[in-house]
Amino acid sequence: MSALLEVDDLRAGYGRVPILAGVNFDMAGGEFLGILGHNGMGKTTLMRTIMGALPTTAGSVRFAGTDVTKMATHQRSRLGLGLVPQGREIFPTLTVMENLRMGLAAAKSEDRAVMDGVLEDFPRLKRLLDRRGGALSGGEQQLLALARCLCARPKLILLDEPTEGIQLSIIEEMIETLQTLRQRWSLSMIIVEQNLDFITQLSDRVLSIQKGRITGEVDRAQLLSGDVAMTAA
Ligand SMILES: Nc1ncnc2c1ncn2[C@@H]1O[C@H](COP(=O)(O)OP(=O)(O)OP(=O)(O)O)[C@@H](O)[C@H]1O
Repeated sequence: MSALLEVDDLRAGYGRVPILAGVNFDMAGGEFLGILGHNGMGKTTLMRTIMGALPTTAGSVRFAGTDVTKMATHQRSRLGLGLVPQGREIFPTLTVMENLRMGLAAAKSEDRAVMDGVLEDFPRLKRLLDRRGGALSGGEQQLLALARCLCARPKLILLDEPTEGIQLSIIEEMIETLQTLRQRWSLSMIIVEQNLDFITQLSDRVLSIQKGRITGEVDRAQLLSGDVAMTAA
């Protein structure tokens, strides 16, 4: 099977400070790939560079057979890349419904059926449609950010530290939601995390990142056996 995403010697940074120091990995369509790393190792920088929010200084990103390295974020979105950013970035003064409409607008679609289809998998949000985003709990905001991203019908979602600051009960619900979405939407996902337990429950394979480089990889069998000494240690 040809790769859905091919990241080749990717380099990026802030001003003159290099952060990504040549990142290489591929992922297949339908795969859930974990990326594990401590604070400041370059996880968010990698997600933003793949999405085009940060310019690439060297190397390339191919998505679904197209070289997207020089494409703007909205062009990558249209090809099927979606980012759920760290910190969620929902609109606090807009209602849940209005936040979801923003997801539709990003996809240049007014299709209410798309939103209704997404809400089928988010019963908790369905009960909160008129509540302002800022009045949701952290976990509810995270579900909203994920649902908003889905309104643009992505093929690959980049999920940046979804469990950060979220209580355990919602983390469990999020795992169930992501597993359901995987089956119903034939999605692929990159899950960036520091939470090994969360990543283990969802990923087919986990890469570790340190100082802007991929430094190791474990597969699902190793994850389940607890043999993950190479990870974010
Ligand atoms: N806007 C920015 N300007 C300058 N340096 C930045 C900026 N954003 C991040 N950095 C630096 O880049 C490095 C990598 O940060 P990044 O956010 O990618 O790490 P991370 O692995 O996602 O960490 P965390 O888990 O804390 O979010 C860090 O040293 C950070 O201080």
